[in-house]
This record gives sequence, structure tokens and C-alpha cells, in this order.
Amino acid sequence: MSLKLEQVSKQYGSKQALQNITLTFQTGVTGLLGRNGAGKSTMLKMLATISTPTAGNILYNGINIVRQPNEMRRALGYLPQDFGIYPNMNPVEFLEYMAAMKSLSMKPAKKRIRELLEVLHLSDVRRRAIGGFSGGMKQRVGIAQALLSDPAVLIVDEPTVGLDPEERIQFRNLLTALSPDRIIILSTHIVTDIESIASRIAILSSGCLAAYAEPEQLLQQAEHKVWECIVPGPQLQELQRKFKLSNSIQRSDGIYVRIVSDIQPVHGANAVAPTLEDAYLYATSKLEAVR
Ligand SMILES: Nc1ncnc2c1ncn2[C@@H]1O[C@H](COP(=O)(O)OP(=O)(O)OP(=O)(O)O)[C@@H](O)[C@H]1O
Repeated sequence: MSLKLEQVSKQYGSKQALQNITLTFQTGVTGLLGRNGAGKSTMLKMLATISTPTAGNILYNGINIVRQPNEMRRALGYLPQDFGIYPNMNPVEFLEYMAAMKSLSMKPAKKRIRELLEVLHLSDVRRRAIGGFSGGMKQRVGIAQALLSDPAVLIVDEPTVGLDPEERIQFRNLLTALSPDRIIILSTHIVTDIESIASRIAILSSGCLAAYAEPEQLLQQAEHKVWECIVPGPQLQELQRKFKLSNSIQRSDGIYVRIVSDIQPVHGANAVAPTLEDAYLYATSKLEAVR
């Protein structure tokens, strides 16, 4: 199974949302990371064949899905960012409706719905109106519809928005369980959403691919580039102007600052081990420096 973007760009009027992206997705979870507006949804919509690139190609198992989207559509489960559910329907009604929309045969679909409701811990509420569900329960219904056809490619766009910490953990565990034999692409702007589950991370910054690597490689690249120091309050603004700050906390003895920089930012700053969040900042700062 292979899914590739080849020199893909997307332009909305004068807005260049994605610029010349080439990457090959692999089985397992790929985290697509970038701040709001970086181009994540734009990329996912093209992978889901909802929109087409302005330039470049997308190949699924060698088939150009820009020209022949059907092969991809058959393989795809997609949970979009703004996933609307009918509040008056219960999960069974909603999933049967979605199965009909996907032209699935109803008898096997009903069996699959029963299984999915069980796996996603929704069996007890299968006859309750979705409108009264928590964010996490609604998200699980969304995942159930994305998994109806047992997809080889699962795309989830910002799925943890609105989930509480416990629901986030459950969601991560669910994706891990699904990941061994599927390509799963999860977009987020929150590093902790993906750090424990992504086998690879693609970082988008202003429509460009800042990095595509395993988390360990990203951490290695940021090695000796993260510094900690305590500075007097008035110095903070100057540091913010000159460097990328990954954290700053007010303490009784001054402001504790964590800085991502190639060079020692202030005399006395200590080099510390990078976190994935530091590595993400480092990768985006490298890209910004060459633009
Ligand atoms: N239909 C559109 N018309 C014009 N500009 C668009 C359109 N869709 C997206 N954009 C712009 O393209 C850029 C990338 O948007 P995109 O939605 O892909 O970002 P994102 O990384 O998914 O961010 P978010 O999490 O905020 O959705 C943004 O500047 C956005 O304003």
C-alpha cells in the first residue's frame, strides 16, 4: 500500500495554501503538525479527493487519484474537521444512514455497525439521540462512520478539538489499535496529541513542508539547540524579539525561559534535552530562516 504526494501545490485565488509538497505516507500513524492556517486541512481534503491540487499529483497504489478518485474513495475513511451529525438521530440510525450514503450492502453494514459500536464503547447509548452526547462520544460516532468500510486509509482532521484530557487519551489508544495495517493521517496543532502515537511526523509551516521524519530524528535535529535560563523580567521582550521561546514561566527569582536557538542565547544559559515541542519549533524556525 502506498500513498504519495508529488510536488503538490494548492492555490486559492492569490493565496498559496500549499507549496510544492512531496512526501510518501507509510502504514501506521503520521502526525500532520502545523499551526492554524499552515495548510493541513487543504492537504487532507486533497488526499480525501474532495478538492484537487493546482499543480502536482497524488498517487494511491500508483493510481493518480487526482484524475481517478474512485480507487481512493473506496479505500478511504475520513473524519473532517467540521463533522456535522444529525442531533436527533441515534448512533445506529446515523451509521445506517452513512452506510447507505456510501452504498454499502446493508446486511454486512449492520453487522459492522454492531461491532464498531462495541469497540467504540457506544453500545449502551446506541438508541440515544446524538445531540445529547459529550464531545468525545460524538467524536467516537465520527470515527465509527469513518471506519464503516474498514478503510485502508484513515484521515482524521483535528480530531481532538473539544475533547477532555481523558477522551484524548482514549482516542489516541483507539488510533494505535487501528494503526498496524492502515495508513492513518492525523492533523493537529497540538504536539502532545501525536507524540506518543505517530511513527512519523510531517510539519507544515505556511504551506511548506518544514520536516518529515520519525519523532526520534526530529529530536536529534534539535539536540544542543534548546536552552534554559532565568532572566530578569525586562529582558523577556528582547529575548522574544531575537529568539524562539518554547516556554516562559514567572518565578520568584525571575523569569524561567526555554529558548530554541542554534547558539547560546544569553551568557549562562544551559543546554537541555529537547522535547518534541522544542523539535517542532526548531524545524519551523529553520524553514522560516531560509524563506
Ligand atoms: N476555500 C478557501 N479559499 C481561500 N483561502 C482558503 C480556503 N481554504 C483555506 N484557505 C486558506 O489557506 C490557508 C491554509 O488553510 P487550511 O485550512 O488548510 O489550514 P489548516 O492548517 O488546516 O488550519 P486550521 O486548523 O485553522 O484549519 C489559510 O491561510 C486559509 O485561510
